[in-house]
Amino acid sequence: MRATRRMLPPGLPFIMRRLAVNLIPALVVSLASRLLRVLFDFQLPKLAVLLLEILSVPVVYISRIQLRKWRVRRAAAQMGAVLPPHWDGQRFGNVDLLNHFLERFQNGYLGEGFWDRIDELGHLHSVSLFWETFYVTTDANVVKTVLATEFSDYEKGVTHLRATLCVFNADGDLWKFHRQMTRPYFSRDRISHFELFDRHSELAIKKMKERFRGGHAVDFQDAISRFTLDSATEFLFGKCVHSLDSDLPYAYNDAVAPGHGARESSVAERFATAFAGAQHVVSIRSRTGWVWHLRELFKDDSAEHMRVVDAFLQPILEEAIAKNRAAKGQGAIEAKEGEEDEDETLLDHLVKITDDPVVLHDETLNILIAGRDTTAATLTYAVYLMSLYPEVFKRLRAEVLEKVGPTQMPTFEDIRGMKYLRAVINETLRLYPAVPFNVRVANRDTTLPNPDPNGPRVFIPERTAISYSVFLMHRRKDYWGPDALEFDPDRWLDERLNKYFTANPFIFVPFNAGPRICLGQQFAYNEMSFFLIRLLQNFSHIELDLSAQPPDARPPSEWASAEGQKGKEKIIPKCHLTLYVHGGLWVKMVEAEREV
Ligand code: HEM
Repeated sequence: MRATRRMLPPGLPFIMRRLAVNLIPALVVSLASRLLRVLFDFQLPKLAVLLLEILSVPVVYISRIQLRKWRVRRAAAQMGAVLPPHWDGQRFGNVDLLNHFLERFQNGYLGEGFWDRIDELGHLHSVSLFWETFYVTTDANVVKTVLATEFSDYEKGVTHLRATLCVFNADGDLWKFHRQMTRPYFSRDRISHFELFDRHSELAIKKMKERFRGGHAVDFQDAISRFTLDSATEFLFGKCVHSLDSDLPYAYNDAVAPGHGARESSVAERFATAFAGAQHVVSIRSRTGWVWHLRELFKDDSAEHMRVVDAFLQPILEEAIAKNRAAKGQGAIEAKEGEEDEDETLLDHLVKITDDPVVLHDETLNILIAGRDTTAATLTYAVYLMSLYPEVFKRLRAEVLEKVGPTQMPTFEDIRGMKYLRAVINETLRLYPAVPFNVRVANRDTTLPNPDPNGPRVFIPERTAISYSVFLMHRRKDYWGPDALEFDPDRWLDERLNKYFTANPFIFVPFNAGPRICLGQQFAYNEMSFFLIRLLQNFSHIELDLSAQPPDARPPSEWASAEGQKGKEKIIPKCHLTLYVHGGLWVKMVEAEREV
């Protein structure tokens, strides 16, 4: 069984298609000159034909662009709408903007690049790269329209992303099929998840303690990513990759580090690296418009990463299918279908519905991508923020000890009653949403609300991508008040909650909204709450070890003068599809004294 898709590098067919289309004018010129000769015995000089052939390509190309512009202006006028303000560059094809976006993506603060001219051009404007226009927004009303109220007019639609990573980008019937297949599994809380979280969090905390006892710093991001990988693989497949069994890495400056660095990486580590690599490739693609095809003309940058990911997935899927077939053969499956099986994994649930290897591959990978790095990122940033704000750590720890106690295993009811814990998680998701940037594509000519409530609606042509930034929306002062850039969990508990969030819920969409809202939201809150409770039961103090931070992973000094969280950064926030800390989050923690 193989869930293999394309063999050709993704850039090649795309460029060949474009070439074929763009060479049509030259072919027409050549044909016309022949016809003139055959029908009218009129012979154009060869040099003139050649010149016409060459010139016809850019002339037709430019004419098509102008024609599209004219068509867009006319369609907008017919709908009584306007076009948004436009950001134009200085160079051919706006190559200067492309370079600026890529440079900011590599070296800038999150959100810099694409979003640099929001103050000037407004919260909905357009940019063109090589004559392809896309819209950029940080307006909650626009986001609400795209994700919820006019959901059917937009798709994820980014076929070049789909080329890599299964159906996370599926649309239409394929998306509906996958969602319907998976949703029942998330419909209720399963007790077994808590047992699973408990086993893996215990091991993660034990590993960290061993390191702290030796006086070493721990990369919390790495440790928590192992926790979420082990939890997710067990939850999905019933088979844990045991990434927590391998040694945690040492800091670059740790005396133990050199020998340690020489060890061979485990299957789980290779899987995790490949998984991150594939997502990085996709994020570069999404930032370079159609131009990424040129970069991948002869090589699919994601292929090697996906080979490693697939090598991990295939045997698990094969085994599950075989097990299901054997059970069916024995007539056991019918008896099980209607029953609520508390221990059933997601894969057990899926193989009852289909044994198509491609569908199973896509669905499980989809959920692994959706669920693993998002929760790891949120927990990493929660710990980062608690290190920066010890008073928050102290208050949360007091709630943990009061509501759960120093050693007891947390329950649903405990978590439900912990208001400050929920406030800390929400405030983390506000300032550092795990999916900070996202995109949709209009599937027909339509209009968007104007960010100016008195302005006319804004036209968006069919096939135009609209990038929206949850990250920047979550930091808007006009949405969250003058202290929007500050970390303050109390905003979820005091009068600010009704004033800002309850009055306009679309200003906070870390899990998206509308029909495609995150399926794992409740699972994620449970998992993150559970881990944080266990962490705070075990440690009474957390601090960053900035000396362990790799030198190239320290924030540039000019950030220090910035307002709010940017000015306080001790790490560099980065994102591919999901957020992470560049170079890891190196921390030290003090063990809590246990009352026996
Ligand atoms: C803090 C944790 C999480 C955050 C911030 C988060 C955020 C998101 C976001 C923003 C999307 C929408 C993506 C898009 O359509 O463009 C999404 C979709 C999704 N998430 Fe989550 N997620 C989290 C955890 C999880 C977990 C733990 C699971 C599963 C175990 C999960 C399963 C899914 C699935 C299946 C989808 C696709 C839904 C669809 O397309 O219909 N998520 N998530």
